[in-house]
Amino acid sequence: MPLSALDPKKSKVFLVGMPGCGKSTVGKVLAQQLGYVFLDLDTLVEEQEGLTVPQVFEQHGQAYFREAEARALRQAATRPEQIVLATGGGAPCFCGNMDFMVATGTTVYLRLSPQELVDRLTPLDLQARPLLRDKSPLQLHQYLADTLSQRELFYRRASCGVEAGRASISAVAREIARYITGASTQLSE
Ligand SMILES: Nc1ncnc2c1ncn2[C@@H]1O[C@H](COP(=O)(O)OP(=O)(O)O)[C@@H](O)[C@H]1O
Ligand SMILES: O=C(O)C1=C[C@@H](OP(=O)(O)O)[C@@H](O)[C@H](O)C1
Ligand SMILES: [Mg+2]
Repeated sequence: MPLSALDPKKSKVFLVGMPGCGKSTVGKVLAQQLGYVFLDLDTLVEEQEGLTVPQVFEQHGQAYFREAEARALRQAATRPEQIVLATGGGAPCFCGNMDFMVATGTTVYLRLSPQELVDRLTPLDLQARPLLRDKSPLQLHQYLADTLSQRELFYRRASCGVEAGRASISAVAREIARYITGASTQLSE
């Protein structure tokens, strides 16, 4: 029996969390493990707008990006397939997106501390993220700590959370897959 027949909300999995927590990387592996289609919200925005994420920020500004992101999210959720969707770090905090995801599917929060994020993000990772680039390590830590304290209110509304700072990519994906398939009822608190 397909999972969606057991619980339709398990057929739409939304990964949320700070930039660098592993939503895109873990999401791809998780989708393979579950046999779901993988979607990355940043990629969907890029396809929709015909621009890269940094270009959308540069040419149109953040407010425009947030509207484009909300449109792409709702569009993706209409797809009939079972999906794992990696959101962008800010997506849950704008345009009622967290309400929408909680109502539509299963939301999973990948938790990392600001220091774990700083240690993990490579120069290439930083360059691809307009809100993180051009910051010194100290400024980056401060920005991530401030932003996490504003965003956590949204992230904590997720159906479940997983500690994603020390486990490998495949181990994080496996833990989430066990929750989605019902093999475990709760993830790490
Ligand atoms: N569990 C993990 N262990 C080690 N490195 C990871 C893990 N998850 C992600 N990464 C690395 O962290 C960086 C950010 O991952 P990414 O999936 O792009 O994050 P997000 O989409 O949440 O911003 C990438 O360099 C990725 O390879
Ligand atoms: O934190 C944010 O506001 C953003 C995170 C990015 O996605 P990742 O979380 O995949 O880095 C991307 O959507 C954009 O650069 C804005
Ligand atoms: Mg990503």
